[in-house]
Order: sequence, then C-alpha cells, then structure tokens
Amino acid sequence: MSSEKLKVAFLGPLASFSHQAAAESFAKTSAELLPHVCFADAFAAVQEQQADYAVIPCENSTNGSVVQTLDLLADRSNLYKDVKVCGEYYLTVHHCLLVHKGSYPGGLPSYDGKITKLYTHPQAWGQCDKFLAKYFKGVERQDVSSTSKGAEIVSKETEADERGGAIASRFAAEYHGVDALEENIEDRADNTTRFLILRNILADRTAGLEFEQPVLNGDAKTHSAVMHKTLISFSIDHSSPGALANALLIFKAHGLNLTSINTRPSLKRAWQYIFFVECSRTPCVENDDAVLNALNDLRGVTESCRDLGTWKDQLGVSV
Ligand SMILES: O=C(O)C(=O)C[C@]1(C(=O)O)C=C[C@@H](O)C=C1
Repeated sequence: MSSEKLKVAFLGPLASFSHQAAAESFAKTSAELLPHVCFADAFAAVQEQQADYAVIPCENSTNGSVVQTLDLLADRSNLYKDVKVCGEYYLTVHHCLLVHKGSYPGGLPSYDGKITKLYTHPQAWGQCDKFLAKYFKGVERQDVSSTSKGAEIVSKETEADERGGAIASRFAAEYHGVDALEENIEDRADNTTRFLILRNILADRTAGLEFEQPVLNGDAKTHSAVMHKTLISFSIDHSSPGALANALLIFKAHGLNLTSINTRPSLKRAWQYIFFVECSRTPCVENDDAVLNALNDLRGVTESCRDLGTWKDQLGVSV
C-alpha cells in the first residue's frame, strides 16, 4: 500500500457529527479528513477513488433510518457500483440549541421568544421533538446540509437578520463561535447514530485493511463474540405471491440471522420497493460461504440483488 495518508470523506462543513464520527473512527490512523457538501459527493469520492473511505450516517436510535443514505445505497442509476460497506461506528449524539454569540448571555431562562427560524440537518429535528415542542412551537424550520452548516449560518447573522437558532453539537458551537442556549436537548440521553464506513472494492490501497473500532483513551476492548453483519439490497416481482417470503427464507436457509429490513421506493413503479436486508452471523468454518451462497440463491428468486458489504459488528463489542 502506498505510504500516502488515508483519505476519509464525510459530510461537512467541519464540526458536523459526521466529522466527529470520522475523526473518532479513524483515530488510530493519521488519516486526512475531507469534508463534502452532501452524502452523494462523499459516495462519489469513494467511487472515483479520490477518497479511501467515507463515513456516512445510516440510522439513528431515536429517529430511525437516514433515507438519503438508503437512496444512495439503492444506487438506482448505478453510479456507485464499487462502493461497499466495510465497517460501522456508533456515535452518541448530544444536540445543543445554538444562537448568535452574545444574544442570550443568560441562556434559556433569558430567552424572549424572538427566534423566528431554526436550522439543522433533516435528521436532527426528530431527535429533539420534545424540546422543540416546548420552546419553539410554530417556529419555522429550515433544513440545511448539516448541523454544522446550521451553526455556521447562525454565526454569520447580522443585526438586520431575523434571529435564528441552530441544532448542532457543542463542538460545532465552539468551532463556529456561537453560544449554546441549551445543551443536551435530544429527547433521549442514549441518542446514538450509526455510521457506515464505505470503501471501493477495486481499491488496492484499502484491500488488506480491516476496519476496527479504535481503542480510545487506552481502554482495552475485547470482542465478546465477533459477529459479522452483511447488507444486501434486492427487488422482487410484486405481483408474485410469496416472492418476498421466498427471498427472506433464503437467509434462514443459510443460517443468516435477519436484524433489520428497510425499504425505499423503487422509482420504477409506484408502491414497489427496493428492500434492504441486514443480517448477521458468527463466522466459523461451516458458514464461511453463507453470504455467497445466499446471494446465489437470491438471484434465483429476485428481480435484482446486490451485495452491499460485510463488516464486523461493533455493537457486540464489550469493554
Ligand atoms: O448534520 C450532521 O452533523 C451530520 O453529520 C448528519 C447527521 C445525520 O444525518 O444523521 C449525523 C448525526 C446526527 O444524527 C444528525 C445529523
């Protein structure tokens, strides 16, 4: 492998949660972290081998799937044919309500109800429902490309502007020089986002590397039982009774434990879907070929199917 630093793409600007996840998940390496304005650009960077990896959110424990990511994985136009998942990373996500520096020195108790617009990434609204319903009912919400972008917008407000607020991290507040009106505004203290680590299967640079959760702060972590997860997408003939059941039975037949099913519109016909199935197995000699064999069988009962990668489960990791 070339000695050039690893390049890791993430959703910017700097100080987004994706930045934090990329920095933490590659903490053991001296990787160069590259901000991108949208998830699609990060996918493209991996496909074109301008980046070795991308760190992309796929699911949040409070608000569910990140549909933009599922749509990119669905890859209906075959733009990212060599991009596969090779790892995952779980990040605890604490949100703050950020305001222009100095506008409310007394914090939330001094808030006068004058904020007329809130900015954040679409995923974050649903993670802070209760706080927003209590303090910002009826206030206009504007989706922006990332939580960090929202913080940047608020930092650049002038006196003449409407007063805005952004939902983003403490890290984003410091980076963009804005104040936190209130911290930890997420509905649940265990609010966690799962990020997928993507690589290009044709890239030699990363072929021999295996993504591992970094050992942070010197904590020795042991794997209780290292499970492997696999993500497969497929479409079926919706008019054929039992087509979905037949596809799912194949996972069972090969000892693959289904852990989640997601769907996105096929965009070929209304009310027809692309299915995303995630499954897990504890690797052993007997099931070494389970995924390959399941894919072979799936090809016989689906209209199309795609292997989106296998990686080490990071949830089963115990301290
Ligand atoms: O906007 C950001 O900071 C991101 O990195 C994106 C993102 C997401 O899409 O889930 C990441 C983590 C949080 O769940 C909220 C937003």
